[in-house]
Amino acid sequence: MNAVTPLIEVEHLTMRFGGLVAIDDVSFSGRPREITAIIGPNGAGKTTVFNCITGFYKPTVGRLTLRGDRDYLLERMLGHEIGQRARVARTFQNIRLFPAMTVLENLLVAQHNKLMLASGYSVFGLLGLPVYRVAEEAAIALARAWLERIGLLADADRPAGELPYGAQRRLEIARAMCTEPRLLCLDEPAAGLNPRESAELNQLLVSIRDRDGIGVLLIEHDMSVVMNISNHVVVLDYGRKIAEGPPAEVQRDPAVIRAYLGTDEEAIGD
Ligand SMILES: Nc1ncnc2c1ncn2[C@@H]1O[C@H](COP(=O)(O)OP(=O)(O)OP(=O)(O)O)[C@@H](O)[C@H]1O
Repeated sequence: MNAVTPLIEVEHLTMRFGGLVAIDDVSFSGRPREITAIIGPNGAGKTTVFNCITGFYKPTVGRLTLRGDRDYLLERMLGHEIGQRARVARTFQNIRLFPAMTVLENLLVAQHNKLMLASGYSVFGLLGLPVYRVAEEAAIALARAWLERIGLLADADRPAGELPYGAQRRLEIARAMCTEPRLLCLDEPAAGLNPRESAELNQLLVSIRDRDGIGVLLIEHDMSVVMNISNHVVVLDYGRKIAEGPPAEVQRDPAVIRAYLGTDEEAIGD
């Protein structure tokens, strides 16, 4: 890697659960406007890395620096501060939309903090003052712009739970983007998608990188996604980093091939 300042820097991250070392002295960085994939066999520690970055777990050891308007030391911050101040957004392996709310409402809930601020924590909102109405209109405009981008504008008023699975996955990513993050962390966004949906996901992630200029950290088992769209790949195995580099290089790395052998060698093919 050359001298571009990283967006997220993970240094000597270690996470222990009792006697189990889930992450063992892992360091890597993700650059701005790039997609950095974290791959590895089941149980390698990928989700644990995300849980440390987003404040779900407090690392046993290590420094996690997010560079924005200033440096945010994530390991010292609470989960809600990491979302609101450092502006790190994430999605989860399992879909976590509000299924009974409409598609549009799901994107408005994501902007709750911004709206609460504009509402003066309800006073301006209750009085219907312009400052709140302007913020509300901007939130709706942002939500509608995202629905258009993910091809769901016509479904704005449908309950989110009625959408096909692939559309729900895209809506989750749009919801995370409505928080206007600096770093977007996606945990297996392609899980359960058919090849057409997976190709649509690739397009969406590339546009988030290239058009919105957002840095993405991506955990993914689907190698067609990883190899096609990532700029940099970090490989974990049993909590350790065993390789990192451009996708084509990592794919040929003997240590990576060994880690995947016994599961399915094809898993790292293209
Ligand atoms: N809260 C926890 N308590 C105890 N052990 C945990 C906890 N969270 C994760 N682990 C363990 O840490 C290890 C790494 O798990 P992790 O979920 O990070 O792997 P992963 O690479 O994301 O796996 P997968 O691809 O299956 O999602 C596993 O052995 C897991 O059982």
